[in-house]
Amino acid sequence: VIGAGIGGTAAAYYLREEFGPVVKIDVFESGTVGGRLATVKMGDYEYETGGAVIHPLNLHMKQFIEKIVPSKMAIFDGKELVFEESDWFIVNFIRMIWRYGLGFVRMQMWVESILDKFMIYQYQQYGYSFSTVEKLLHAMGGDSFLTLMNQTLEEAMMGDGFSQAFINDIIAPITRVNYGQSVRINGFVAVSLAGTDSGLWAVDGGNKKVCSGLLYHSKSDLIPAKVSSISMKTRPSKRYELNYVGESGSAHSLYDIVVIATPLHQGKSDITFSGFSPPIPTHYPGLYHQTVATLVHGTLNVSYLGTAEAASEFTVSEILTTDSKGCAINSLSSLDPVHIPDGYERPPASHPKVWKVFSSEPLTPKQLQQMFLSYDSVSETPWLAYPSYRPPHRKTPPFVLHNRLYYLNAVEWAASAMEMSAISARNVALLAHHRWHEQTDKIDQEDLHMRLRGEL
Ligand SMILES: Cc1cc2nc3c(=O)[nH]c(=O)nc-3n(C[C@H](O)[C@H](O)[C@H](O)COP(=O)(O)OP(=O)(O)OC[C@H]3O[C@@H](n4cnc5c(N)ncnc54)[C@H](O)[C@@H]3O)c2cc1C
Ligand SMILES: CC(C)=CCC/C(C)=C/CC/C(C)=C/CSC[C@H](N)C(=O)O
Repeated sequence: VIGAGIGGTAAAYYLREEFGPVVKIDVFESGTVGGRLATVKMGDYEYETGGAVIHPLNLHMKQFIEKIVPSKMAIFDGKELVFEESDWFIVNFIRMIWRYGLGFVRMQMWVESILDKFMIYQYQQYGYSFSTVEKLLHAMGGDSFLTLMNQTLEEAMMGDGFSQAFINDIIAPITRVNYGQSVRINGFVAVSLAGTDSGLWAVDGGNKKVCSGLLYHSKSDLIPAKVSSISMKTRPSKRYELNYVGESGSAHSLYDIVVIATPLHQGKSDITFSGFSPPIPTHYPGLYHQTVATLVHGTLNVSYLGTAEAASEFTVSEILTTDSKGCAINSLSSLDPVHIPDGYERPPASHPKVWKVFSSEPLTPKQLQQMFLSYDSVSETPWLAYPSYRPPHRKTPPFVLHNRLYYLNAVEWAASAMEMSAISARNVALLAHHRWHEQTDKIDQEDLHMRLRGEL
């Protein structure tokens, strides 16, 4: 397995489940275990800088974890707060109905209707697997999921009767915080709207702990090295040779099955392939979008948000932004440490605390000075975070690159989230197992919904 993020470590875990205790599994990692799940230390505590929230219906992730984070949200248009959530559910409800009719309730039902189609868990439980992202999506949601891949989220929602005002005011701020992009991302990314539900989860101690836990339970060997190339060897038997560079220099090893669990895109990894026909490219078309996560320990300048509220009364923890020209940031959120000490209460904005800013470009000192009255530490992580979604969707790279060479991150072109990598990891492990044992009846089956109705 190449890559020890959530995808690679979950793949190692599911491969062990499928192939049993005898096979040897190596996991190569050129950076740190966790990949895009990472924390930084500020003062005495650690905070998430990458993948942060998990939805309770993310059944694979939930199987690996424990705990919950409540928050209160506002929307900023670059000049002022155009919406602020109240502590009172009924107040929020009336404000939403006043402005958008039943738009908000319908949005939740719309997202739920997509999540309801996530039959993939049952299919995987019964051992079914898919060789392409399109086949996996089709098995889950039929033609409607494939249609979502070919239209923008804006088109999909307008088609389903949502108003332009609702899309601009509510949906755009969500796509900006989640993917740093506008509502012109692909429609399937609608699953990420669930990332604003209440009752989200995160892992005590940091989400990256899931990765080290999975590695441990997979009983695989972690090799801290960067894989530079993969070539096909035919003698003495058909195997893949991995060339890699670690602390003690270059080396190579032979494997029967290889799972690539890192994006094969410009700037993400530079693995070259030789001896394959048709050839496998080092980089697939499409770019990864930059999101800079800046964590600041300081006192927020609430007047930057155009609010007259006293900082001591300002308890909003999640500020989203509209897609307006004047807005240099995608979001601003008050962070809790990854381990919440007993008796912890989130401080109001008048106290120095840790804030996370998502932006496409690094923040300038001037911008920081405008946003904060004072600050004493800043940590900046520039992520090549997720695909730059530009529908209509080009063909997604396949899960099967060659006979026994698999590519897990193809799934990110449908939507990038921890759960999507975990779903893909299980799919690839099942696929690898069935193809090894030539059990074609568990691959790319159509109409599973109907066929399994009796069994489920
Ligand atoms: C700022 C940010 C916020 C996010 N928020 C959320 C969220 O709240 N909820 C959510 O569900 N998702 C979120 N995501 C998305 C989520 O983090 C990713 O979809 C997920 O972590 C991807 O995991 P992965 O294992 O597939 O890839 P990665 O985590 O990228 O893992 C790939 C690993 O491969 C290693 N690697 C690369 N090349 C090589 C090589 N040649 N040899 C060896 N190793 C190599 C890398 O070092 C890396 O560790 C967020 C992402 C970002 C960046
Ligand atoms: C895959 C399914 C069914 C659901 C995923 C829902 C989910 C948790 C989406 C989040 C996606 C994402 C990339 C969020 C980034 S921002 C998250 C958070 N608000 C933050 O500020 O870090």
